[in-house]
Parts: sequence; structure tokens; C-alpha cells
Amino acid sequence: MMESPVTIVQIGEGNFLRGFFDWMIHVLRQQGLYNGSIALCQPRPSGRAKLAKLRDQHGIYNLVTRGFEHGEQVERRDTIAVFSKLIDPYTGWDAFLALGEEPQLQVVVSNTTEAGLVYTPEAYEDGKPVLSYPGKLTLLLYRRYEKFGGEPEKGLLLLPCELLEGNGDLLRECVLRYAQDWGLPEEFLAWVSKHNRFLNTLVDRIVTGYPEREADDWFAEWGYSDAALVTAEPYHLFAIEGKPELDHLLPLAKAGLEVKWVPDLTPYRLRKVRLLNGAHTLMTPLSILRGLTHVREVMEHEELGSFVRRTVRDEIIPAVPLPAKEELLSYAESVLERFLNPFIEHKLEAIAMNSVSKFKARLLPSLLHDPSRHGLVLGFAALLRYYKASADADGRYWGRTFEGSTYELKDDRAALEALAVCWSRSAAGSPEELAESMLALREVWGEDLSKVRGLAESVAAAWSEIGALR
Ligand SMILES: NC(=O)c1ccc[n+]([C@@H]2O[C@H](COP(=O)([O-])OP(=O)(O)OC[C@H]3O[C@@H](n4cnc5c(N)ncnc54)[C@H](O)[C@@H]3O)[C@@H](O)[C@H]2O)c1
Ligand SMILES: O=P(O)(O)OC[C@@H](O)[C@@H](O)[C@H](O)[C@H](O)CO
Repeated sequence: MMESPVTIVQIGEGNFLRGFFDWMIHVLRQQGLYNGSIALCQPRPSGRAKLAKLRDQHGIYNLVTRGFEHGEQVERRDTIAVFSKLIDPYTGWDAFLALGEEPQLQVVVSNTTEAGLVYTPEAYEDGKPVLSYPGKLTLLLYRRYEKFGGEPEKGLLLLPCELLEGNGDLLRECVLRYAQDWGLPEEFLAWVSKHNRFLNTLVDRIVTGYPEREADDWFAEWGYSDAALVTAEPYHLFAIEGKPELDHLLPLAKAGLEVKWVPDLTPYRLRKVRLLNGAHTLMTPLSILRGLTHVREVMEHEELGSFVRRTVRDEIIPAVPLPAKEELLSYAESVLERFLNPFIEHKLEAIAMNSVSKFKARLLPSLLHDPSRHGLVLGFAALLRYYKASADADGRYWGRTFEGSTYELKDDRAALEALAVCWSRSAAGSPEELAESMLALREVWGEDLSKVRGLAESVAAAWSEIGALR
């Protein structure tokens, strides 16, 4: 484990942070711009296994970056040593809280997926770990507040990387709610609000994780194995809503990384979430139902590839509320090229997880902009068909592709149940009635989509086009 002072606490041991933020800190250190280190903590008990693997290899792991950069093919390996502490908050609760006392601590970074950055009321019992990520952060901040007597300069820079709009604001709200729930002093709440900077961020890099196909060959070549190995594309963008002066604290832009400190994140978020993530969520259900497994395979498929390109160009771009359409077109071009990166295998199965909430954030606004658009309706109809599933004895939901292979659905339980119930009654009515019953599920979509004129009929027509009711 490296020995530099702890300047960063990281909540989240997942692939993304290891292939993105941790690599950035590695770059800063390589350039002699940064002397700090990261204390890594897993947010959920299940993350323990990854921490144990990292511990076995002294916190060191490799990132292999492959793809095209400025038209040139690149393949790079970085051996990353940025972790000085690996802390399991469930077995080392006090060690976790003690991170709040680190004198040189400046930054907390996180990525706990959209599911982790939430306020879920829970009790706090002194000495016992809380489950939620914002809850843990609240108690770490409180320890810091107490240790340093509320000194303004001991406030932290909070950089949540979860793909949620206003992620920094959301994190601050959660922390303040937990602080109130647990009766922490008003002065502490004031210190949190005044002297800690919760910044909204937008991250962009395709990090595909452990490369099953190549790992063994690489390990034979390197002479050792790496259970925490990650792979990623060269492209990266970290947009942070904050003053450029903050780059003095964390000199990411100075190091030449694609990091932008901006006054307003909206254009970056809209562009990325609607086009890149939107295209992923559009292609995934139909492609899985047709038996495909990877993003590149979809883009190389004559019919499905042109379906994605057409829908992005003719339907998603016009719906993005930004004036610079030319710039959006060129961003879309670059995204579609990234999807064709021959060196990365981005699994549709991974993108499919939690597709309902992804659809709501990433595609529904485009569909509602013009519900008569063929490609978006087709994508939505495929998504509904993808959720035609039944539960097994363990409560896991399984669907079937058009050829009859099975796949497991991973999503919010209530959404899975509600959609499955509609499908189980499908024989009793027409396809339009079935579509209407699903669109009416307010608890699933956040609104009653059956009221959108013509949408249920278009969905039913799209089902017949893709042969979904077979
Ligand atoms: N992989 C990518 O290409 C990529 C790119 C940009 C953004 N992201 C974002 O990063 C997130 C994580 O992706 P990843 O590839 O690191 O996945 P991963 O499965 O490797 O890691 C997920 C992390 O989230 C934590 N987590 C999951 N559910 C949680 C919950 N309910 N509460 C608290 N923590 C929870 C896990 O413990 C783990 O630390 C994605 O949801 C996405 O929003 C990923
Ligand atoms: O990571 P998810 O599961 O939220 O979404 C799947 C992909 O759309 C996503 O990982 C993108 O590849 C990524 O957001 C690119 O920056």
C-alpha cells in the first residue's frame, strides 16, 4: 500500500472509478503534480470481495486503455498505485469515521450507481455502521467537524460521480436530512452548508471492467495476474460545475486531462445523457431480444446499426433543447465511433440493468418531445417486450428472446412485478389494450403515459413490426 497522506476518500470500489478518477490521480502523481493518496471504502457489504482482492495485491491494479485517439490506435497499460488505505466500513466502522480526522483530507469522491445516491431513512446507533452512502458521509463529516471544532478550512470538496442530474445538490440535501434525523447540532448543519462544496459533475468514459477474453493471455505475458484489472476506452471527460480556481486543489486540468470546470453543466449533461446513454438504452432491449450481446455487434449489424444511427440523428438530436445542432451531430458521430471501438466488449446485459429508470432519464424526454417518432416508439415497444417475464422460486425474473433463450431481468422489484402482471393478462385483450395497461403504470413511469395521444396504438403497431407478440 502506498504511504502518501490521505487527501481523498473514495466511496465506491467499482470499475468506473478505478478506470476513471483513480487513473486521473495516477496521472497527476506521475507528473509530480500531486502528493496525496486515496482511502478506498466500499459502500455496501457486498463490495468486500473486491476490497479483499485489492488488499491481496497491495492496492495496486492495472488499467488497459484501448481504442482510437486523434485517429491513432492506442493500447496503453497503467499500473495504478494510488490507494493508501482500504477500509471496510462494516468491519472497521471506527477506522472509516477516523478518516474524517485526516488533517490533509480535501476531497470525497463517489460512485455508488443511481441507486446509492438516495435518502432512505434509517436509524443511527452509536458505534454501528449505517447502510446508506450519504448517511456514512454525514457521520464522517460530523467526526471532522468535531475533531477540528468546525474550522471553515477543514470543509471538503465533494465530487459525486453518480449519473444523476444535480448529483452534488442531491448529496448535500441527503446529508442535511440525515443530520436532522439524527439530531446533530444546528452548527454542524451550518458548517456542512457553508464550508463544504458539493459540486455537480458529469462523467463520461466507457469502462468495460475485467476483460474475460484476454485476461489470461495478458497475465501470462506480464508474469502475474490481477484480479482488479479494468479496461477502458481512451476518451474521457469530467465536467465539474465549479470555479476553475479549484484546479489548484486538484490539478486535473493542469495535468492535461479532459477536465472542465464550468459554470453550468446543463449542456454537457443533456448532450451526453440523451445521446450516448440514450443510444445505449435504445439499442439494448431490441438487440438482446434478437440474440445480440455487445454494443459493437449492434453497431455492425446492418439493420440494427442503421436503426440506432437514424434514431439518434433524426429523433433524439432534434429533441435535445440545445441550439447548436451541428455540434450535437458531430458529438453523435464521435459517440457512434466510440461504440465501434474494436477493442472493447461492452455487454448489453450490463447496460440493461435498471432499464426502466434509465429509460425515464435518458429516452423518455426525447419520446415525449414527439411521440409519433418511429424509432423511439420502436425502442420503447422493445423495452416493454423485454420486461415480459416470470419469477422463479427465488423471486428472480426471467424473460425470453425471440429465439427462446432466457435472460435475467435486473431492476426495481415493483416495476418488474407491475409489468409482468400486465403481460400475464395479455391474452385477455387486444395489443392496444395491453399497451395501454402498461403505459398507465404511473408508479413505473412517474406519469400516466396512456394519456399521451396515439402512443398506445403506436406501441402496439411497433410490437407487430418487430414480431414481439409471437
Ligand atoms: N462503466 C461505465 O462505463 C460508466 C461510465 C460512466 C458512468 N458510469 C456510472 O457508474 C456506475 C457504476 O458503474 P461501474 O461500472 O463502476 O459498476 P460496478 O458494478 O463495477 O460498481 C458499482 C458500484 O456501485 C456500488 N453500488 C451498487 N448499488 C449500490 C447501492 N444500492 N448503494 C450503494 N452502493 C451501490 C457498488 O458497491 C460498487 O461500488 C453506473 O451506474 C453508471 O452510472 C459507468
Ligand atoms: O453505466 P450505466 O449502467 O448507468 O449505463 C450504461 C452505459 O450507458 C454507460 O455505462 C455509458 O457507457 C457511460 O455512461 C459512458 O460514459
